[in-house]
Formats: sequence, C-alpha cells, structure tokens
Amino acid sequence: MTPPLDRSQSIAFIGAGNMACSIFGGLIEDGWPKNKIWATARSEATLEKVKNQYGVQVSPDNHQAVRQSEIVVLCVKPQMMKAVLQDLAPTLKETKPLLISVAAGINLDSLQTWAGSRLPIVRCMPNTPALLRCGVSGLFANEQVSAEQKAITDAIFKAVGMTLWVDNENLIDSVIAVSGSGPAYYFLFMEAMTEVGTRLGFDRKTAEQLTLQTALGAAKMAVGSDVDARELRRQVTSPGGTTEQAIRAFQAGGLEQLVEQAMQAAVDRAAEMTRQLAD
Ligand SMILES: NC(=O)C1=CN([C@@H]2O[C@H](COP(=O)(O)OP(=O)(O)OC[C@H]3O[C@@H](n4cnc5c(N)ncnc54)[C@H](O)[C@@H]3O)[C@@H](O)[C@H]2O)C=CC1
Ligand SMILES: O=C(O)[C@@H]1CCC=N1
Repeated sequence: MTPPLDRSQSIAFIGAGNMACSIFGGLIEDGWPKNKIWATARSEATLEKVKNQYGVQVSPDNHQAVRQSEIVVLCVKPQMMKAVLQDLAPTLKETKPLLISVAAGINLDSLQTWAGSRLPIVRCMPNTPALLRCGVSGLFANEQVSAEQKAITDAIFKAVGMTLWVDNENLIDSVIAVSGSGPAYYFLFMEAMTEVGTRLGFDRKTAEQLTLQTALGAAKMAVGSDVDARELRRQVTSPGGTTEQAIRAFQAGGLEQLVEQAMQAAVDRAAEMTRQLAD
C-alpha cells in the first residue's frame, strides 16, 4: 500500500510552462499546500499569470526557488537545460536537493555533469493529463536516490495519476512514445473526427461534442472493463454492419503500421536529442 503523502516538503518547479502547471495544478487539486510550491519563469507576465491562476509562490530567480525547496523539478525545454543547470550548480552543491527532470531527450549523465555535484536525480516522463490527476509518469532513479526520496517522488506523481518505475533508462524514451506524447495522438484523432463530422452535415460545435463524448465514453469503457480493447471493438462491430466497413477502411490504410511508424519516430527523436544535447 502507498504510504500517505508527506506534504511538508517544498517543491520548486523550474520553468512554469505547460508541463509544470499540469503537475502542480494536479498536486494542488490533491491538497498540496500552495505555499509549499515555488514556480519560476523568465517572463514577469508568465509569473503573474501563474500566481493568479494557481496561487503558488513565484520568482524570476531560480536560485531563490531552489534555496527554499527540498525537491526541485526541472521543467524547462530540453535545449535550455544545460544553461539552467550550469547556472544553478553552486546553489545545488550547497543545498543538495532531490532533482527531478521531466525533459525529453536529456539523460542522467548529462544532468549529473551539468549539475556539477553528485546529486540524487530522477528522470520522469509525465504527461499533461496530470492536470486532471489522470496522468501517467514513467520514472527512473540514479543510485544516489534514497528509498525515502523514491517514495516521495512516487507519491508526488501518484497524486497526479499513475506511476511506472522502469529498470532501464532507455525505457524512458519508450514511455515518451506511448504516454508522454500520447495525448497529442488522441487529440489529433479528435481533430480529424470533428473535421469530418462537419463534412457529414454537423456544425463544428455539434461535431466536436459528438466526438469528445465518444472519446470519453470509449476511454471510460476501456479503463473500467474486464475485457480488452479488441473485444470492446468486436462488441461495437456488428457483422455486415457499418463499423465493419469503417474498420476495414482503417486497416486497408495501414493504421497499425502508421501508429508503429509514428511511435518509433518519437523514440528515434528522443535518442537523437539525447546525442545532440549531451556534452
Ligand atoms: N508538454 C508536454 O506534454 C510534456 C513536456 N515534457 C517536458 O517538459 C519540459 C517543458 O515542456 P513544456 O512545459 O511543454 O514547455 P513550455 O515552453 O510550456 O515551458 C517551459 C517554461 O520554461 C520557462 N523558462 C525558460 N527558460 C527558463 C529559465 N532560464 N529559468 C526558468 N524558467 C525558464 C519558460 O518561460 C516556460 O514557461 C520539456 O523539457 C519537455 O520535454 C515532458 C512530458 C510531456
Ligand atoms: O514533444 C515533446 O518533446 C514533449 C515530450 C513528450 C511530450 N511533449
């Protein structure tokens, strides 16, 4: 059983963008005290917006936020990570927090090198449904991470969804391809169904409602069901009926191969970024 979440520690989110807001938005929904959450960004406008929307502590100064916190979640773009960590290195050496990086394509070796000292570091690959506490996060820890730090990391990301610890760092790239980028695949499908719905005679709002309610219903059925997606699909597909024709069209168009190509492209890009951005 998961132990109760210890909310006495402060967490600094470095880079208050989409992913950071999704995670701390979910944590706040789960009851994490707002005054124990710090968020940083370079622009005053972003900080103002984040403060008004979430009520967390904000600062343009990464060092200030790190000094206040036992846990530091690095949420800047991968291309910014080296500069941010090298700048923070002296403060990190002093305060020795638990570092959690959510960046795609930055491995533990690079994070360790840029941070400058041997720190406990977790690589985490969350996704934006964390905002609704419906996320999925893949996690991998270095050897410096204690059992207690692993437990609190797990509790933080469980507060915003499901967690999966992988036993090989390379599997983080696979998590990216399935669940990190995954919400965008479903959104793309929703966009396409809505668009085609308008061509089939509905106004955009109605086409969108039909599409989204169908996505919600299908996801809820798949999650709550004793049988797998294939069986649920079979139950919709009456022999000689309409669904059968639609599914045939998807299969004739190579849907499964296309999904494989797309997910492999995400894995390949993560590996390429890891090579390009490493020292
Ligand atoms: N968006 C997503 O669905 C997911 C993103 N990620 C990872 O999360 C990280 C952030 O991605 P997003 O949130 O989408 O990007 P974003 O661009 O929305 O957020 C980045 C934030 O960092 C801030 N920033 C830039 N330089 C900074 C600095 N020197 N100090 C402090 N803040 C600074 C920016 O103002 C911005 O608010 C990336 O590394 C990405 O790989 C991981 C999983 C999913
Ligand atoms: O597209 C990206 O690179 C990030 C990582 C997973 C989702 N968004």
